[in-house]
Amino acid sequence: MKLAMIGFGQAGGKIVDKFIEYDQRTGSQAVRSAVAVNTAKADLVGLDYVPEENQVLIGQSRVKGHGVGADNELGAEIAEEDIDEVQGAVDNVPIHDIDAFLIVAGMGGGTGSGGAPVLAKYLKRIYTEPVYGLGILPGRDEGGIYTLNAARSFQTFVREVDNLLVFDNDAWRESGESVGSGYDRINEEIVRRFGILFGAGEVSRGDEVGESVVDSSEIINTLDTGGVSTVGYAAEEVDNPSGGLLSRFKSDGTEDVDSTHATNRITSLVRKAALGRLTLPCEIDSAERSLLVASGPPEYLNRKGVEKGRKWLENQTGSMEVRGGDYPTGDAEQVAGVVLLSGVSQVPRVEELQDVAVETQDNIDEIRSESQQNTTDLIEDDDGELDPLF
Ligand SMILES: Nc1nc2c(ncn2[C@@H]2O[C@H](COP(=O)(O)OP(=O)(O)OP(=O)(O)O)[C@@H](O)[C@H]2O)c(=O)[nH]1
Repeated sequence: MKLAMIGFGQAGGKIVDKFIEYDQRTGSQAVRSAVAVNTAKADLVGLDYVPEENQVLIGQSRVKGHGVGADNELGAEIAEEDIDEVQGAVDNVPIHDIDAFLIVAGMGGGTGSGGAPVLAKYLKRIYTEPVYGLGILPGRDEGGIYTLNAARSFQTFVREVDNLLVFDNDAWRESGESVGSGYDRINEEIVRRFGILFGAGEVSRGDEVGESVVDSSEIINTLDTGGVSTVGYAAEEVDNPSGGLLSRFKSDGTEDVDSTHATNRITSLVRKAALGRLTLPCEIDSAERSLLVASGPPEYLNRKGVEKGRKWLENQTGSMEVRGGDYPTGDAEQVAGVVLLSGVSQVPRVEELQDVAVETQDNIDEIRSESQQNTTDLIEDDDGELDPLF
């Protein structure tokens, strides 16, 4: 699937940068164009792969290149005001050559949280290609204001995009990890999952062709539910099979993959992907549509495995709209299963996020009015005998 990726804010820019690196490393050709938008100059300078002419610094007259300090209302205002500057970079995107836009943003901060929904609304008005979002939820330990930002951005972003793919930082943090190295690891996890998903269907000439290759239209149809999506992933090294005979030697001495084993491996990877840790944990039977992708060296992929995986997913989700196929990757050393669950509705994490956000908002309002009163009490003398100078 050919994408124009736009990273909004620091997290968005870093993740898009990582997608480009993944594309170059794996030969996947999903990222046709990449743009990074930010209110903080330093965040743009830190990018290694997004071309400089596609890096856009907005809000210079308001925040002088220093970011919006987690004020997402200001982030949204600046995005509205400077949308023409963003359009200038989007003008470099070869629109005829892309299947969709993907806007990536951390939802807990200010720039991406406020700006990404504004950009989604704008792109949908101008272009006919679908506009998807990849929204990153903050960790629970980041505090109330980040949760409030994320909850408000989530509501708006879902409404403005054709589908919001969600990654929850909280489900992926590990104790004892520094913030920096934590994000590096988490960003790898993000890119691996979505890289396989979006890389599927981009088999170029000369690549190995699988038995039932996923086409980008199948990804688009799956995401056509709108709403919120989550992704599961599981992988296994092919040269170190867990149990059973992976391959047998043919009479000419070359190896031949045991097809029963390959089938079982794919179905078991699909199960592990769907029942393991999702990018946004949810009840999988609340998904409206789903898609599974089996990726790996073509000799380890087969139609039967994908079919069995699809049947299993139909049972688990209670939905007949389960698409599936393979994504052959010539030199990979792993077979992987990726499951996209689209239009999910039972997501306890989002409900919890909203509850904490409402609590935070009430608390902020209460403290603000209390402290206004306290400041007045402090400044004025008890009996109002003193007059200010002017
Ligand atoms: N997965 C991941 N999440 C990140 C990363 N950096 C920040 N985040 C998350 O994204 C949220 C928003 O942070 P930023 O992207 O830094 O904020 P911003 O959009 O640049 O906005 P301001 O800094 O307020 O101007 C944070 O609360 C974190 O949850 C990253 O590299 N990877």
